[in-house]
Parts: sequence; C-alpha cells; structure tokens
Amino acid sequence: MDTDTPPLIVDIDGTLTDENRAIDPHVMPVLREWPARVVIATGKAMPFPIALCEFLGIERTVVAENGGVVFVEASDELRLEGDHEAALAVGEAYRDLGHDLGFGQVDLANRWRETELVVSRDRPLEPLEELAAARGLVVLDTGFAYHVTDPVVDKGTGLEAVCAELGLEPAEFLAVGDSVNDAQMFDLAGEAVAVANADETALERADRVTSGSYGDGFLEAVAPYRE
Ligand SMILES: O=C(O)COP(=O)(O)O
Ligand SMILES: [Mg+2]
Repeated sequence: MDTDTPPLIVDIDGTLTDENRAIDPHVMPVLREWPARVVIATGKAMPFPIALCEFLGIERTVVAENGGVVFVEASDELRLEGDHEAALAVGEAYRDLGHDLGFGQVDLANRWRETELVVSRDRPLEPLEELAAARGLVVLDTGFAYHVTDPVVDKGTGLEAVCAELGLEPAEFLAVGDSVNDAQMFDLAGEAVAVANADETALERADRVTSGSYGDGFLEAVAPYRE
C-alpha cells in the first residue's frame, strides 16, 4: 500500500450519492483504486455497505448502524454493540401511540438491522425522542432517517474498533461525510472533510468543506491525494 495516501473512512448517503440517493458513478473508480485502506461508515444496516464493497471489488471493512455494527474482513471480526432490545421497545411503544415506522410492511430499512431502529423522517419526531430518552437512547436525524441509537456507539467508536483490528490509528485517516452521524469520526480522523451539502454539525466539525456537493464534493475532498 502507498504510504503517502491516508486510509479513508467515508460515509455513503449524501457523500457518495447524488441528490437522488443513487451512487455517483464517478466515485467508484476512486474507491476501487484507493491505494490505502477504505472503510465504509454508514447509518445503514450492514448488508448495504457490504454489498457496496462487494460490487466495487474492495475488501469489506465496514462500520454500519452508526457504529453499532463493525465488520473487518481482514481479521474476520464482527462486533455488535448497543441496546437493540431497548431500540425495539421504542419501536413497539411508538406503534402503541398509533405511529408506524414509515417503511411499509416489509421494511427493508429495519429488516437486517441488529442494534438500532430507524423511523421515516415524515413521522413525528417528538414522541420518538421521548420514548428513546426514557430508555437511555438518542435519536439522530441524518437527513435521511431518524435513527434510535445507543449513545455508547457512533462512527467514531466504530473507527476505533476497525483501527484496533488493523493496527492503524484513527488520526491516520482522511474522513469524508455529510451529517451529524459523521461528527465523532470527524473528531478522531487526521483530516475531516464535509461535502457542501452537509448539515450544520458536520460543517462545524470538519477541517475542510468542499465547494462541490454530494459525489462531486467527495471527489474534491480526495483530490489532493490523487495527484
Ligand atoms: O442511514 C442514514 O440515515 C444515513 O446513512 P449514511 O450514514 O450513509 O449517510
Ligand atoms: Mg451521510
């Protein structure tokens, strides 16, 4: 591996995608050819980043569910952390109040989720926050979904867990992201870059903000390392 290029930890939604949530095809060769470690860090359930790595043809090193799930293929290590029972109980209580989670009967957003619960952003937030707080959980609004999450995990603790497996330091990493769920990995990374469409928290916690949005922003974030 090229020692001049930092390992990369990158968010999916809002960072590798376009404004319609489709992967920007221009990011694919960059991820595939990155000469150092690539970690995909997302709020989504594990099958999504695993499939992304698989179809890109890169090693599967994944932080999913905002840090609740960490998988490192190189060491065959899977770590699940966070109070899933409490998150499911929040979902039950929310339904008892007459709200559904907003993802339909089959609910692909929660189907493979192992530590968290997600609720569609068009559903009421306040009762969800109250139910979560009563069980020691927090609600993260990523701009894509409300995540009922255990505060003992985040993408920062996920990065630390990956580093412990691989003998790397978080401070070696370049991190790129767009929202509040990227803040802790931004704090630990050597350089944190927010894309222009990022939310306020991500903009504040970043070392650098791109002028381009979405996939264009990602390409700009990594450009200094590709010359
Ligand atoms: O699942 C979400 O809400 C956001 O996903 P992301 O962390 O890949 O942006
Ligand atoms: Mg994102």
